[in-house]
Amino acid sequence: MTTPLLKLDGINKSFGPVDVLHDISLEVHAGEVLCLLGDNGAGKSTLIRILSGVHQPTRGTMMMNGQPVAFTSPRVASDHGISTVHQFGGTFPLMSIGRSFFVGAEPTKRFGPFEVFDRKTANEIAVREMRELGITRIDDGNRLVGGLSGGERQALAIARAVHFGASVLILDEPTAALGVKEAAHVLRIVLQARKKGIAVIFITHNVTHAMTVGDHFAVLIRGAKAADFRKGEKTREEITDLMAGGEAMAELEAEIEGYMATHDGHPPPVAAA
Ligand SMILES: Nc1ncnc2c1ncn2[C@@H]1O[C@H](COP(=O)(O)OP(=O)(O)OP(=O)(O)O)[C@@H](O)[C@H]1O
Repeated sequence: MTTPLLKLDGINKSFGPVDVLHDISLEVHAGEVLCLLGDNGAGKSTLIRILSGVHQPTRGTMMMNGQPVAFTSPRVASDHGISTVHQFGGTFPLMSIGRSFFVGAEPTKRFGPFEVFDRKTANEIAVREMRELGITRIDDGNRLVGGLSGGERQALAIARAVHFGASVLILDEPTAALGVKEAAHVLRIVLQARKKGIAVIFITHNVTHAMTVGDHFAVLIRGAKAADFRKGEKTREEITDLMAGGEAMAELEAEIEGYMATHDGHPPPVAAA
């Protein structure tokens, strides 16, 4: 087996007295999609923040390509090729596609004695990189980001990460706010990124979306890793059961059974259930 591109070993995170993550060990290889599944409050955002250098773990180690790393700031994580794309793409609605693609790293050209933003080059590169990921409807980098669909915004943010050399792409609920077609588009882009050899960490609640693109899955429940398995090792029902929905239903069933056992087999009145 090759060395994982990114490996977490026994990561714990506490905020004061509150323990949020417990002994999380995970690994992701280049050209692989790791799906991180978990219900609200499972600890996904906290883990993303640790991976992207916003928070430091309380305990545990991280390695990249077999070497220990400490992401002491978002800048350090980014210098290691970690790139995080948030649900709405994190782009700026009033900026053009080209400008938003290069924000903070604008290409320039000389205009007399001045260095000015090279809009034409920025637009060309942005449109080309989106096309590379299969977004062919956009041919004008002057268009405002605010006019793009949710899926196109995700595509723009992913294309940007790929262009600037991401080796680990963290996608935080990229399909959560999208319709079926748009989500399918984004899932296709995830597979394109994987094909380019990027290690993708795909965070989602959606088991169907995870199963469409995932090679490897981890389920977080209340800050702990409840399961870790590879594609084909579990059915959709088993995964759904593992997630909080299944857990909540099991708790409810146990409660109802407990009530019936002590009430002559009668189910609880609605308010007690
Ligand atoms: N700074 C903090 N201080 C104390 N508790 C925190 C802090 N940040 C997160 N938590 C707690 O840690 C738990 C996990 O939160 P987190 O936001 O990581 O979950 P999540 O899986 O991303 O949920 P969601 O899908 O709702 O965003 C929650 O119970 C939350 O209240």
